[in-house]
Amino acid sequence: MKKYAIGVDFGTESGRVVLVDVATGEVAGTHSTQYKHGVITETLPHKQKKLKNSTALQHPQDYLDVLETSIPRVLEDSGVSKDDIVGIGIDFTSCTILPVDEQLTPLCFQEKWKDEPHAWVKLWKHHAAQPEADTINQLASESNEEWLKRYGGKISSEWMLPKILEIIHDREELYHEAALFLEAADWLTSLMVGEVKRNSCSAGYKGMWHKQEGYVRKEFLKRLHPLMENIYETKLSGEVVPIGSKAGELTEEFAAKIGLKPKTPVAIGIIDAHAAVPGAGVTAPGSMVMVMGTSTCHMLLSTKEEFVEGISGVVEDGIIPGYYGYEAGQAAVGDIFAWFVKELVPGYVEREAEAKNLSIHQYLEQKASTLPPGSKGLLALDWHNGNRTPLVDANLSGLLVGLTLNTKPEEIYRALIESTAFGTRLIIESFENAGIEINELVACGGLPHQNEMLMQIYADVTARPIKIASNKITSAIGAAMFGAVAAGSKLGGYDTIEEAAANMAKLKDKVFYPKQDHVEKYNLYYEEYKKLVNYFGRGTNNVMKKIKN
Ligand SMILES: Nc1ncnc2c1ncn2[C@@H]1O[C@H](COP(=O)(O)OP(=O)(O)O)[C@@H](O)[C@H]1O
Ligand SMILES: O=C(CO)[C@H](O)[C@H](O)COP(=O)(O)O
Repeated sequence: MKKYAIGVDFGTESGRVVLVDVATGEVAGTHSTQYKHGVITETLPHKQKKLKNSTALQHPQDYLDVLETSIPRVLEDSGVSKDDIVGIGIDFTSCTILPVDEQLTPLCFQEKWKDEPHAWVKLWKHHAAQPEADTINQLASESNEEWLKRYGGKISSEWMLPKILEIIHDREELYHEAALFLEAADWLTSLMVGEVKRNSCSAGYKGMWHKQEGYVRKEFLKRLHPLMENIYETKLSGEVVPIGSKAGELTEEFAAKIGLKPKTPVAIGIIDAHAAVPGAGVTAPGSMVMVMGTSTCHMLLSTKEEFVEGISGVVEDGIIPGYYGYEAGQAAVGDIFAWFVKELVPGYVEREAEAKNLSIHQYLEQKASTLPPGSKGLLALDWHNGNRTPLVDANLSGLLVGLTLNTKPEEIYRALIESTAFGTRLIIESFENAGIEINELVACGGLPHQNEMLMQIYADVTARPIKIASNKITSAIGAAMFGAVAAGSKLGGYDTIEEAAANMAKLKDKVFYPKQDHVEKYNLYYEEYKKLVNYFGRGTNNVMKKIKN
């Protein structure tokens, strides 16, 4: 009898449920539920009061709706019985947090708090806590906090401590009222199993937890705000459970709501990009996973904890148990190509693409593939949304050099793609400079399925082969693998994530191998790219920001 695991991927606009055959990794069904309230940026659902700038909230009911709608639908559509589901795992965008009461009910569900924005879920892209992040970074660098190095020298306004400090500053009463602040992944897992469990991935990358050293020291927290001193024993209390563990079993009540059997094993949650690593079949050092879409996350495993310039973080047990998991990133990739296509492509190109029944991307790819490496002397800096790794500077802007009166749109399109590949090579070099080896690349996300030229350019620029995940739902598949591991082999799952990935991950047959003559040409261009990086992005030269401001 076939056995299945369920993976649930909670994104920014919707949640997707995937049903995966445990033995083969075949996808037996998927179903997505759009969040009814989407991303709340202007006003709360019940109140017409303008929210403050850079606010991005969500409605927790939308997450429950995903589980209650899409799980029964996937079972019904596939004809798979709930008796054959061995386990369930969830992944979530992060850092996405909410305040709850003792019963784990979100404060925004209470009449008293429903009109208070801070009672709602703060989505990862809520950036209103930037002043708090600036304060934390300044104090941490002044007092030489060791932990800051694990986060590339700066923490983000998207993370747990800035978001909570913002609540203390804006609405202290709500801070006192909250029994706990939970990552949304942990809130759902805790509801499913009936007790509070925090996952080591979110705790480590976004909550400043370290397996050996614990959390940030109290003297530092007290300097941020006296109310923060004991925050980890109070509002952030709860066992931190390593990735790859079972969080517990579905309670009778929750199982009834989502149409599964009570006592179905539930995996501890994980962040979306991190779930994509085993989802793409990577469970050991040496292979870097690139989750490529609007932006790119670079994920890597190692046996060593090293301080790497500008990374988002390094966390022991953060991705695969037993390894240090590294996350780095480029703040814009697909978004740069989208900007070019939307804002700068002339009408004649649109008409030619339409006549050939191609999207503008496809048409430009077709034309640009015939160009030589280097796009006839064009060179770009991929900083249209700042630089995440290695410079950690959101204020930087993009650049294009080498234009002539003969420059064509497809040449610029190719140069922009090449610049993002150079950006990835710079990240690879940052890891190598810290003594961490990268032999091959595995790409997942939407982009690798949309543009073959882009993948070949990445192989040529990085001089490494690139494998591609077989579908775009790699994170959800990874979450399902963790569900299978929560079940264990006795219940028809697997005992380790390594075994689960070996059987359930699927890669495309086609591998992009570097072409030697292109590698050599790109080596020359890359040296010039680095000169631009050093000139405009490092040291005392501030010209890019001065012009921008
Ligand atoms: N053929 C293409 N070539 C290059 N980029 C593309 C192409 N088609 C879409 N894109 C870009 O891919 C991005 C979407 O990637 P996807 O992984 O689907 O989304 P997300 O990051 O939101 O999950 C957009 O920024 C879009 O500009
Ligand atoms: O911070 C992150 C990973 O650490 C992700 O960027 C965040 O979770 C949002 O991801 P997505 O745009 O794929 O939903």
